[in-house]
This record gives sequence, structure tokens and C-alpha cells, in this order.
Amino acid sequence: MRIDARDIHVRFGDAQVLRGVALAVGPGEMVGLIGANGAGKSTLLRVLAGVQAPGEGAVLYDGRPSRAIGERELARRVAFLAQDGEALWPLSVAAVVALGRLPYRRPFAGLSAADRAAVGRAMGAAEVKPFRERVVGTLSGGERMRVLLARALAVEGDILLADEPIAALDPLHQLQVMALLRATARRGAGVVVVLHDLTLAARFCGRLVLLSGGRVLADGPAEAVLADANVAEAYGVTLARGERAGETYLLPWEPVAVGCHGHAHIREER
Ligand SMILES: Nc1ncnc2c1ncn2[C@@H]1O[C@H](COP(=O)(O)OP(=O)(O)OP(=O)(O)O)[C@@H](O)[C@H]1O
Repeated sequence: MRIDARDIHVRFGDAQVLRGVALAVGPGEMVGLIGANGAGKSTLLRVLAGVQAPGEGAVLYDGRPSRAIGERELARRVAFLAQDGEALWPLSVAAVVALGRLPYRRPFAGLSAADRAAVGRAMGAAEVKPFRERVVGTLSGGERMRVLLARALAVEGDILLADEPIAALDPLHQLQVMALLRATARRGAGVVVVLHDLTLAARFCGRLVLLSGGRVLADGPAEAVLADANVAEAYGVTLARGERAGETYLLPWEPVAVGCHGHAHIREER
């Protein structure tokens, strides 16, 4: 499925959060959505998921608006992992992951064999099987995040929208979840993942979309999107860059100096 957001405007009260954002994602694409705190990444993801209506603009799913597809069909095709899924419910891990199959189930019907297989695959991929019987509210933050990821994977949709899925994870699980998302894209899903880690964004995402000031400041391969000028404008920092085995790593280094006219400029390396 192709998801195509056109000229999206979102305003909350006086704050214009998105102003004319366009983003189209096709099957097999792994897109990293990046930008500073408050740049509008979660808002855009919610718009793509169909849970936040834009003030202006439209989101098309294979050329059709969500109302032409229907809520249930959309929920089967577009999986959404929200940022602050607190999930302190008194439910077992397996029951939470099974919620990902709700769009497939008939009212009051249990899990079908296909549902159980999808739940098993998702729990295996997100490595939550060891605590499948635990109550989800008793898990650590990172464990819980992997359970919510498993719930989104269990949907086995055409599109996976994941809002900061690695923010609470230890280094090994960060790498594993990024690899898992990339594998999901390689199997044909369109994946959009919100990230703050620019190294992992650059390494794992074939395409980055950088939001700043409510607009798309840059959209393309990591080398181009993470050019010094874009990073300075979007984040107000310089990056230190290094290379390992042909891949670049990037560290936030220092705030950009602000010139006398209020223009940010990057301090020369000494
Ligand atoms: N329901 C709302 N009501 C009012 N303001 C909102 C609402 N939702 C978001 N905002 C504001 O819109 C802006 C964008 O929020 P959003 O969550 O999309 O940012 P983000 O890029 O995901 O940020 P972060 O990196 O901090 O998660 C923020 O300034 C936020 O305070």
C-alpha cells in the first residue's frame, strides 16, 4: 500500500504545528522521520495513521481517503505504535500483543489459528516470549515498549508507523529493533519510524525526512538530509562525524553559535 499525505496543515490553538507537509511512502521503504522536540513528528505520524484529522490537506491510501476504506480495513493495513503507550493495564503480555489482531476478529470471537500464528511471530520478532505470561504493567519501560512493538507487528499491515520505538531501549535492543523494522520493510511493508538517534537513523533508513518549523526541511538519503546546514537549522547543533566499516556515525557536538543578526552559523573546526 502507498500512503500519500498531501499539503497537511495542523494547528493546535494558536500554534501552527504542520504547515503544508507532504510525505508519500511506498511498499518496501524505510523512512526515518526526524526533527527537534516539538517539530511535529508525532502529529504527522498520527495524521498518517488516520487518528488525527488535518485542518487542511488529505491522506490517501492507495489513492483513496480513509472514509472510502473504512476504519476496520485501515486498522488491518496501517499499524501504529504510538509514542507514549503507557500500557499499565492488568493484562498479560500475550493478551496485549493479541490486541493487534482485533481488526481481524469478529465480535466476541476468539483468536483464529491465523491470529495465533501472527501473535507468535510478533512476540518472537520483538523478543517478548520469555515474559509472555507477565502482567504488562509489571514490565520495565524497555520491555513494555517491545510488547507494544509486538502488538503493532502482530497487525501484519502494509504500513508500520512507529513513534520513537527505541527511545527506552538498551543498545542491543536498539540495534535489534532497528534491524527488525528494516527487515519488515524488506518484506514489503512501508515503514515510517520517528527517531532521535541520528546514527541509527542514517544507518538503517534508506530515506530520512527532516521536519523543522512545521515543514519538511529535507527529504532524501541520510548524507544529504544530515548536511551540516540542515542539522544546524533543525536542531541548533553541530555534529561530530566518524566512519566505521564504510558507515558514518554522528554525535551531537555543540550548540551552533548564534550570530549578531540572530542567524545560526556553525563554528569552524579548530
Ligand atoms: N493536542 C495538542 N494540543 C496542543 N498542542 C499540541 C497537541 N499535540 C501536540 N501539540 C504541540 O504540537 C507541537 C508538536 O508536537 P509533536 O508531539 O508532534 O512533536 P514531536 O516532533 O513529536 O516532538 P518530540 O520529539 O518531543 O516527541 C508541540 O509543540 C506540542 O506541544
